[in-house]
Amino acid sequence: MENVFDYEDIQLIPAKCVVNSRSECDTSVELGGRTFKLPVVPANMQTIIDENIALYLAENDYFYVMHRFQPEKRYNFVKEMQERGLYASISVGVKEEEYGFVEQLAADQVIPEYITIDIAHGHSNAVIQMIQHIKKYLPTSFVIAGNVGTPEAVRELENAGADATKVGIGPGKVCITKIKTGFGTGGWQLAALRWCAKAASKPIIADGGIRTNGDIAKSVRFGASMVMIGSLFAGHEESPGETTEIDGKRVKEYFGSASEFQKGEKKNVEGKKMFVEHKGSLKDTLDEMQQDLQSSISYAGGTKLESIRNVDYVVVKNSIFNGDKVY
Ligand SMILES: NC(=O)C1=CN([C@@H]2O[C@H](COP(=O)(O)OP(=O)(O)OC[C@H]3O[C@@H](n4cnc5c(N)ncnc54)[C@H](OP(=O)(O)O)[C@@H]3O)[C@@H](O)[C@H]2O)C=CC1
Ligand SMILES: Nc1nc2c(ncn2[C@@H]2O[C@H](COP(=O)(O)O)[C@@H](O)[C@H]2O)c(=O)[nH]1
Repeated sequence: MENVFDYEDIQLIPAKCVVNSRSECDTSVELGGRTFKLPVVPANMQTIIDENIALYLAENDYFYVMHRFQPEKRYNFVKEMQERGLYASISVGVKEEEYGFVEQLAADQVIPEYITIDIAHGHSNAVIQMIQHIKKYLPTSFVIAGNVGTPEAVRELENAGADATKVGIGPGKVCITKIKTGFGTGGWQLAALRWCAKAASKPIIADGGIRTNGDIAKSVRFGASMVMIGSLFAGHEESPGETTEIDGKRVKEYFGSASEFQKGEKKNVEGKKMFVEHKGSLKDTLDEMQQDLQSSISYAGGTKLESIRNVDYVVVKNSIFNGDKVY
């Protein structure tokens, strides 16, 4: 792989502005036949999303993916979202019982609009078989499959029937896959996204490694239709994680889906737990993301998200922050 880089190594190059106000820039994106306000989705992790946040996001035209760590709640979750006239977006794994769950949804005609197959190493027969199973029983559900980190994987999952693929093995803030296994896209996630996007014929969701709002625009530039984010969404008033105080500061827990805290045992642990500063309301963060992305579109010289896809860029190896922090 030539040209390896990550988010912090890239700066996008401005083009002539065509708007009089950033508010004229449209950040909306289409995925699976619906239009969402932002190309951003909170990670399907237990300290990032719960039923209340899913409801808020769906009601306000944001994309969401409910996590799969309370499997017994998923059936009613789908029904309740749809009874409110909202779309349902859930996650599944690949273990035996998940096959039965998909069949039960089909038998009862409780059909989620979106299903994400959420496992660590998505380039596998297990995922291919699950894609085919969902497409057989729930052909109208939009299937997102992952996670992967190579063009071969994207092609294979698309060929198996996936409607979108999710790219990112190990770039996450609470991920320790890269350290424990030596594998992944950690440290070159943006280059991996570009590599995968070149092979993709369907939407790609960039997953993990987003540390600033500018990284959302960079993801779009390098081929993402949607960006999945954990750490920037952790620590909100509404976030499900436990709130505590460390050194007089209010903090909230954020743990990996493959951490000991999630699994309840120390087996195949590839995630850790951290505490993030309490951040206030989720709405404020979403509004700020939208404003920053509108600004990105204006710097791209357009009025729509797609204008970011064509901008030039430079590689400025490890230098853009110069020791600066956002706050
Ligand atoms: N994006 C990322 O970089 C990563 C994300 N995660 C997240 O952690 C959660 C748990 O993931 P996961 O452990 O896959 O889910 P599960 O614990 O549900 O495992 C899914 C199945 O895949 C098997 N499996 C898991 N990893 C591998 C592997 N490397 N090779 C072969 N088989 C494997 C498991 O068996 P067995 O356990 O017996 O091997 C199990 O049968 C998910 O939410 C996932 O997204 C985890 C790691 C990396
Ligand atoms: N290797 C692991 N990756 C994990 C784990 N739990 C979640 N994740 C991935 O991280 C992203 C979020 O990344 P962030 O940089 O925005 O915080 C999430 O969507 C998963 O793909 C884990 O335990 N191990």
